[in-house]
Amino acid sequence: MRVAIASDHTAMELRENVAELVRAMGHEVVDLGTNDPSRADYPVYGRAVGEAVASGKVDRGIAICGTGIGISIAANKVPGVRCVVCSEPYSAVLSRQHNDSNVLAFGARVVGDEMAKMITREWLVTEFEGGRHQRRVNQLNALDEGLEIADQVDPLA
Ligand SMILES: O=C[C@H](O)[C@H](O)[C@H](O)COP(=O)(O)O
Repeated sequence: MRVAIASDHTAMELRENVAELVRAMGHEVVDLGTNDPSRADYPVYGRAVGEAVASGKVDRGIAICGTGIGISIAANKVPGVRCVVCSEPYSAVLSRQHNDSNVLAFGARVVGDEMAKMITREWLVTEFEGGRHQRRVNQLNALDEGLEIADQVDPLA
């Protein structure tokens, strides 16, 4: 897979360590910065990762800021992006299986190096389960398009 990775100034070292892991897993890494260790605005980098994924230029994205929160909010503003903030691997795995997450975010001030790498590893190897989850992802996509959605669960099924 091609994996875009970006961070603000809080996570430059962690970003490189995570990128190294992603490469070691056999994926191509597209590094979108920042390269400014003083100050960088996370919305710029969240949007960059989101757009790379939504445009199909990369398959997945990884976005890191101090908490993972700001950069994930920015990524999720790009239609088609399902970005999740994870501080442990369980949520990362379930976000793939149930939500088909396409961008992973975490906080450099929240998780350590090893936890970040474990989260990333599990997230990259876990497949989307489809089935009933596909219907819900379709609803998320409809929300991106400003469409109405309703509960489609058949009580007799
Ligand atoms: O959600 C936002 C991120 O955690 C930022 O990394 C954080 O706000 C940056 O803070 P500062 O400019 O104080 O380093």
